Amino acid sequence: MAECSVCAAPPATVSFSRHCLRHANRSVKVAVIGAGVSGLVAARELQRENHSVVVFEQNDVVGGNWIYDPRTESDPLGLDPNRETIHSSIYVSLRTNLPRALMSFRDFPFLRSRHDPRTFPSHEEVLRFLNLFSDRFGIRQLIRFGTRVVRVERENEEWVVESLDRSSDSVTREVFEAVVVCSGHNSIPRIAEIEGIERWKGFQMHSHNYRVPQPFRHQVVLLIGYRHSAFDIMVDISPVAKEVHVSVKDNRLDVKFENVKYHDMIKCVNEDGSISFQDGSTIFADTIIHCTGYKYSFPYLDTNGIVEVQDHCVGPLYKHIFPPTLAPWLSFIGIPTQEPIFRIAELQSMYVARVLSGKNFLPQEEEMTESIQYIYQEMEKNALPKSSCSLSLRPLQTDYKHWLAAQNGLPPLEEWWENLLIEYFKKWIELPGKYKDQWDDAYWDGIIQTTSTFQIQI
Ligand SMILES: Cc1cc2nc3c(=O)[nH]c(=O)nc-3n(C[C@H](O)[C@H](O)[C@H](O)COP(=O)(O)OP(=O)(O)OC[C@H]3O[C@@H](n4cnc5c(N)ncnc54)[C@H](O)[C@@H]3O)c2cc1C
Repeated sequence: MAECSVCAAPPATVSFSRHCLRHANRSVKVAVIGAGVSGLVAARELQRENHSVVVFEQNDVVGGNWIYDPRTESDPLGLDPNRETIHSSIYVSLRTNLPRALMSFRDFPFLRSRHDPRTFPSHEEVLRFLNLFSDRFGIRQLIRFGTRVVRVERENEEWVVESLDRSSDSVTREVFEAVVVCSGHNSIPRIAEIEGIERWKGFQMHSHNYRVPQPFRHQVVLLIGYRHSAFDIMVDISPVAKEVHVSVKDNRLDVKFENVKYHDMIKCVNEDGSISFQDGSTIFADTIIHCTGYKYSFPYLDTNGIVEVQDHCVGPLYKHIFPPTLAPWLSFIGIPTQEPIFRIAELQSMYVARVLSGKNFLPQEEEMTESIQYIYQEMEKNALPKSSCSLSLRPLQTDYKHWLAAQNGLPPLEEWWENLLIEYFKKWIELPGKYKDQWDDAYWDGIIQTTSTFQIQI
């Protein structure tokens, strides 16, 4: 690859049009993979910066994880590599776990609608909102629906993207200067390791394949995990199941249901098929549901080993976005799992769009690498393993959001936004399951309306 044709900048910073970012013609040909929250907001920001954008989406509609799919996979645990995968992991009863104001975009609020005005609305309401967003900013016309990306590979300093048109079964090869990965990470089940599980004769599944409670009528069900999905499923099935047992890491729960019992972590499955827990209790169960989260997976992406997935860590990524060696031509949006992703994906997308158009400059590769090392060190100081680097932005979450806002020429995130997030975490810990219906709507709506120009009411 040659130097920049204008200023002789080193090849690593030069696109295939032979311009470095400083002298680029400012419009880059970009492939965005996925039309969920991340892909939609990436497309909007890239378009706003006048890039030439193609969004590849395997589904026929926008919304990603928020498109409810009643089908389940042929392997309910999601381990069979040959199964036909289903992208969405949502169930009929799902309501958002975040207040809707935290699922808004900066200039496109998630307003209470007449369909579902609740602070924690149903999944249908989120999908409706994403459709409104797509229409408002003309994003649909950028999307190739029914088109699955099957390979992304670097060849001669450009990206070759191979995509499968699902209706004609034909594969197309195209070249792009930049690729933005927005394919989500809530689809590939992560399973609990259980000693003696090979003796288990009952039914096992992952929450990815949970849709409705009826199949669990009169059953004894064991749920592993206790984050949002496990809690929701427990509430959903306890009215129909005979008993529900929940195995949790930290048994801090005092939410009482007549037929629900909490246990410590599983010790093993015994010879007689019973299941023992570390607290000494033992049960017989009909079904185990693993509510144990998801794996990062980018099966189509070949970076020659530059980007790797290790447990809960996708890296190395500068600011959770750019792999230093391939920056800015490869980027990832929406990677941190446990963060309010709408606003973060929006700020990340603006940053990527501005870097590609030459408005923002990335530091040198070494400096990006040092910045990544600094995050790992801060995590270690806070007893957070490097292998969880993509789970959350802790301990630098506030700095990160402010830094991103500043890169985009924006003021720091509003005070109400930060306070609402803190309140949500507090309530989720104090009142899991109940917090959605014990939320002080009037108080928080009042704070938002009086301290900002942001709207939440219809
Ligand atoms: C049960 C559950 C509850 C949740 N509740 C909340 C909540 O209350 N609030 C919240 O903010 N977040 C919640 N989340 C997180 C949720 O995933 C995010 O809100 C959001 O959907 C992430 O958007 P995304 O675009 O990154 O990924 P996705 O929504 O997963 O979208 C990825 C898109 O990429 C497409 N795609 C994937 N691979 C390919 C390919 N090879 N070629 C073409 N297209 C491809 C998919 O079809 C999909 O449309 C929840 C997640 C789960 C599982």
